[in-house]
Amino acid sequence: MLMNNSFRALRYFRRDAPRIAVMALLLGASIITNLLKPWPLAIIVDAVLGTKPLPGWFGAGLNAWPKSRLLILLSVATLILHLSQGFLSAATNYLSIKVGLQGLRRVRNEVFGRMEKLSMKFYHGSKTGDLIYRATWDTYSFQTLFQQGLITFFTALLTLILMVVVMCQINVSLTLASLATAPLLVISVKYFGKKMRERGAEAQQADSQVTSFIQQTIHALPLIQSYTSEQDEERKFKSQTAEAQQKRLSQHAWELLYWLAIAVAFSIGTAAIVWLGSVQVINHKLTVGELLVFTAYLAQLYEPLNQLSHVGATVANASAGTQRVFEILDTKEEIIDSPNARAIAGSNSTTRSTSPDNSLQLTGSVQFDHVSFGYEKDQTVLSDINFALEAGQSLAIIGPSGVGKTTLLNLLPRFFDPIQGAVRLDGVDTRDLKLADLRSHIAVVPQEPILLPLTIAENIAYGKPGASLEEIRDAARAANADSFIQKLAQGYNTVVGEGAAPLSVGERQRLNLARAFLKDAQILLLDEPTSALDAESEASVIASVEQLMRKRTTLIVAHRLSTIQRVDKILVLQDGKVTQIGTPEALIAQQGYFADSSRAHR
Ligand SMILES: Nc1ncnc2c1ncn2[C@@H]1O[C@H](COP(=O)(O)OP(=O)(O)OP(=O)(O)O)[C@@H](O)[C@H]1O
Repeated sequence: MLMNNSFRALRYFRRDAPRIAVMALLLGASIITNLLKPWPLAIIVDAVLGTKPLPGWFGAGLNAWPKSRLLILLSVATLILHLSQGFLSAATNYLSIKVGLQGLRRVRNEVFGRMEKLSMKFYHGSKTGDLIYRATWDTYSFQTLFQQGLITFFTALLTLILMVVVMCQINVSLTLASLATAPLLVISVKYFGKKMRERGAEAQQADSQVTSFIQQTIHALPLIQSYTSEQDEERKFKSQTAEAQQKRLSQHAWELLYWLAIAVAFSIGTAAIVWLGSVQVINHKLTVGELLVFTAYLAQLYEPLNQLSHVGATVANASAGTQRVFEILDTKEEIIDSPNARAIAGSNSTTRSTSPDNSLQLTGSVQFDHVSFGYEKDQTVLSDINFALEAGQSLAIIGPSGVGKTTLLNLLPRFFDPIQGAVRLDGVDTRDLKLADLRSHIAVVPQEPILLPLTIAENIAYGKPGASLEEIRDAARAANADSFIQKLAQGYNTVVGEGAAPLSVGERQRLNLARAFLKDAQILLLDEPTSALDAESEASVIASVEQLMRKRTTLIVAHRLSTIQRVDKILVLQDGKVTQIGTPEALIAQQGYFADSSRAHR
């Protein structure tokens, strides 16, 4: 599983293969220059300051050079090696970060695209905070896997191998002595690394609780202030920050112990090499310059060893993150086009379609044919719903709170599909129509008004991009919104949303209505569209709604009977079933929910 996830995650970097190849070349060059770095000093010590001949590969001619000239040459070599290693390492890091970020961008885009397509059912079962975390933070594991997993692993491995090869060339026994402390290092990295990770996870959890607490408090501030419970909340918050502090401190303490353990292993190693190496120098088995190279390598040997011991844990952690992202990417889209889905004439897809002959000329009649539905397997919300509406007719759905009125509306644009039965448009099962076409012929005014962080004009024109300002204003006038929009300093250019223009629920509701008016779809779904409006605004909006309803098939959920005086039919939903259906006049004459609630409202 771990490896599968890792390999699958690395596929997001395949498109950068040419850049990765360049990076590999630069990386190789960087490692080699790094290995060469201590050599000029070693030669200076042995052949310039000391009396040893220059190494054979220098050529006989250079042995005749005055020492001062050799010193300049070797100093320049030191400069070039240090500079080129610095530049090569910077270039490699830049490329590695760039490719890492490209992968991160790709996976984030894919996650967003998938999240947009998943059904409302999925979101009901998932916590929004968790999904946001997965889309923004867990996606970083892809970058981690590439940079700290793949690249670090190969860099460390290659550095280690080359270093050991060069060290063996100089002195095998001293090389073995240098590596003797490696197990100590690996054990301490494993032990302390585990502790660090555990404490790190606890600290992260505590921090995320602090964040949630702040978020919840801001949300519940009106409640907290009205009950004057600020002190209580502050006390709870202080205990949470204290816990977060304690957890972070514990993580840092383990981190310090970890570095201490590495320092101990390094000190033992260095002391052993200084002693053993010096003995070898005294016995003429090693030159002073070579001993210097050894100690320089030893200081660097721990870095790749350290990285290699970490790589497993890094990959495991990142792989857990990618797993959480793949869970979103692998969630099956429940609502999709059937293979032979029919287009609807006049939709965007039909204009693009090559064979529009099969397309449906929608008039707008709606049939619910023995429809049953539940969000969970063993729970039925709607049971055997049966009714038909002719094109242009209007239907009001009434019933107690939580009975399933919104659910019934949501079946038409296929936010969900029925478990049994079928929802039909002009006699065609909605599952056999192209989803985009179906939705483009339906305008929805949801119960909770939804506005995006765009201007008011853009919000109204969301269903009809490119609409003229005059069209937008007409729609706003019909929704009784024009007058309040005009009063805003920026008018139709006012940006709404968090931190922007504060709008009342009633004003938001009117903007949602204006959006539906402008979309001018054949089927109109209104879910308590005027619940937050005062009597005067409601009367004027209802007049517009009624005008709009005249030409369109409309399903309207309403609590207030004033909203539904002029509908063609009323459907009463009780316990998930249709208990009454008929004209308002017929229902008022019958005993039942409608007559009872009409009396109660009078
Ligand atoms: N996405 C969902 N996932 C799971 N259950 C849901 C979902 N949406 C609604 N429900 C449940 O289905 C039932 C019907 O809800 P629905 O919103 O359709 O009722 P309603 O009649 O419109 O209520 P109200 O009049 O209060 O708006 C309720 O018990 C609700 O908790």
